[in-house]
Amino acid sequence: MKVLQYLLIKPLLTVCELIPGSHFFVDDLTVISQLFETKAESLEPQGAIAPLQHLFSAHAELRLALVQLSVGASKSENLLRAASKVAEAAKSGAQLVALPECCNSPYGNTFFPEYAEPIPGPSTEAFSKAAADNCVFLVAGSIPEREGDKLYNTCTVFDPKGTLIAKYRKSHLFDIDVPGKITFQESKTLSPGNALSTFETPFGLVGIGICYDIRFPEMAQLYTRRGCRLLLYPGAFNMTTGPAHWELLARGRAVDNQLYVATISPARDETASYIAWGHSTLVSPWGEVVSKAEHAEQVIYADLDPQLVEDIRQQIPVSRQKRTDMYDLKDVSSL
Ligand SMILES: NC(=O)CC(=O)C(=O)O
Repeated sequence: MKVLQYLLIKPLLTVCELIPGSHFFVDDLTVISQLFETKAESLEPQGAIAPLQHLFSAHAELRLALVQLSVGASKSENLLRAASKVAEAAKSGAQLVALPECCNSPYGNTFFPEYAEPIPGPSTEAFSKAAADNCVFLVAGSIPEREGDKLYNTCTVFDPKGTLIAKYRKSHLFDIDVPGKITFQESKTLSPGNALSTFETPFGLVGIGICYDIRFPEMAQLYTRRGCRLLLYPGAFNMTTGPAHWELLARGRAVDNQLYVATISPARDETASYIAWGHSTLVSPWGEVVSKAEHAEQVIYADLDPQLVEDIRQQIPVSRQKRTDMYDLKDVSSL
């Protein structure tokens, strides 16, 4: 596979990059190239056709479900509830289902150490089963992860066979101090991750950030450069930052990068020590809110069209107009 990639795809990429107007072809080839890179090693012989199927349906539409889950004190109940919502979404035709930040645990520094577990562990086993039982891609929000003496806020992604295909650790920790409103310091208990994470779907490449990460446009831009058409941000904004910034940031990232952006919140619990804003949202590459929840538990749906991403990128070709002679962004994140 690697040999095929280098013989066929890399030279094409190089040639196309020199031809004005071939930008979108280059994007497609980049995705195909990444597909070879990421999938080649893990393929069983009988699965060798799988990347080619993705290749032929590289522009397939995708039905996305955002699960604004009620999360309580019982980890096992949270996991059961999440699994039942994944099943509900799959029955409604969803191919990719996304859960919120901290979907197996309440959000807060007192909870992270108590609920943390290794990956793989009981929670990711439950996610894997939910993905396989319902034959969907599952972006399992995030859970507190324990590795050695460190804790992380970690998102795991499973393919429709239940295989773990991506893992992302929140890399910008939520340390803020808004006097009289909210003070929070995730870094009291959590360590940051150091790597971006993407996964391939028939719709195209998807990138993951967690909550506070959405405030960093550079990260979204790097994902765009890697070929993403959708960014998913499981996130628990609160009653101060939520009304002010939640939708604005999602729309900003979508317009900046001309891709779909989804934010997935836990449902609001007025009795919790940290009250989530809710309002899980899907924004189009044009910056329009396509679908939005209120604050209660709810599953919202949207049909994503990869052609819309390509059309908007062609109509307003900002990625080709960047003045990299004036400014540039360097991807130094570890892979
Ligand atoms: N949980 C968070 O990271 C919250 C956040 O990012 C915010 O700005 O609010």
